[in-house]
Amino acid sequence: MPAALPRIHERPMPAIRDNIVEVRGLSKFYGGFQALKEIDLDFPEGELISLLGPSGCGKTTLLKMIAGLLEPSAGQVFVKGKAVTGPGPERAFVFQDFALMPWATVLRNVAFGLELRGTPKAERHETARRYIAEVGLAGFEERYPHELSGGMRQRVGLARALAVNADVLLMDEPFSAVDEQTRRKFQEDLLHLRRVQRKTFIFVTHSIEEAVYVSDRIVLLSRRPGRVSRIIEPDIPRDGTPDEIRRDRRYLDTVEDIWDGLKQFVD
Ligand SMILES: Nc1ncnc2c1ncn2[C@@H]1O[C@H](COP(=O)(O)OP(=O)(O)OP(=O)(O)O)[C@@H](O)[C@H]1O
Repeated sequence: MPAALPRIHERPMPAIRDNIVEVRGLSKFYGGFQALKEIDLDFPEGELISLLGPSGCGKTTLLKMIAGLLEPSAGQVFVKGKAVTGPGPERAFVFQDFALMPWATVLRNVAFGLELRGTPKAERHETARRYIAEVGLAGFEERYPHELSGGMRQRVGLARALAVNADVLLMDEPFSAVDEQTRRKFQEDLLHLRRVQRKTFIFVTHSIEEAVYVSDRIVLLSRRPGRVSRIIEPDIPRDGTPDEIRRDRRYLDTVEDIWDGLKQFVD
């Protein structure tokens, strides 16, 4: 009998993905109060990862420590293998209120990160215009923040983060300040950007539905001190229309499953 052929080609090899951010043994105390306890997490490059958990479990604290805006009490964050000691050009933080400069035009706001880096004006404006168009705001370059809707301001904040060409975008509840319609549109934009730009997105949300809809993986944190309770990789279809996806059994089951897990933290 002929020897059996090696079976190594029968299954596709798993993609080898590098972790762009690694969190090791991270704890945070505010005075005597422990907000986070011994967090270990991997964030693979090019994925969209959401941080979900009960109010006050330390989601923003974790995001800020990854951003280098807040110092851990113990443990470390590594970005591309290097220990984080502060903010760096490979990470961009999109604040909840988008932190736009009210006296500056959309163009200047989007180009601001590049201005801080000393990029020449013509070059930074060209880059800013490209990202303004990418987030659907072409034609609004000379407007001021007060002339824009909440959803549009949100896009300016995102364009600014994209313009500095950071590999990792850290977003603190990017969808919280807008109506449901704008929120859904923005979720589509985010999925599009992830496909086109291959950035890594780490974002905080309060919405289970939103997390399941946009994420490659969801980190569920437990109540204080926040610890990693579960990591979920939603197995939902990505090729249907948004409505079809939201009606899909796997989507609904994943939402239900996470809600079951979170219920224990609700008083
Ligand atoms: N600067 C600070 N000083 C003292 N305590 C703080 C500080 N920042 C946050 N905390 C506390 O640490 C805990 C975690 O806060 P954090 O904002 O990270 O939680 P969160 O999960 O993002 O909350 P939420 O979902 O309500 O936005 C909370 O109990 C909060 O009150």
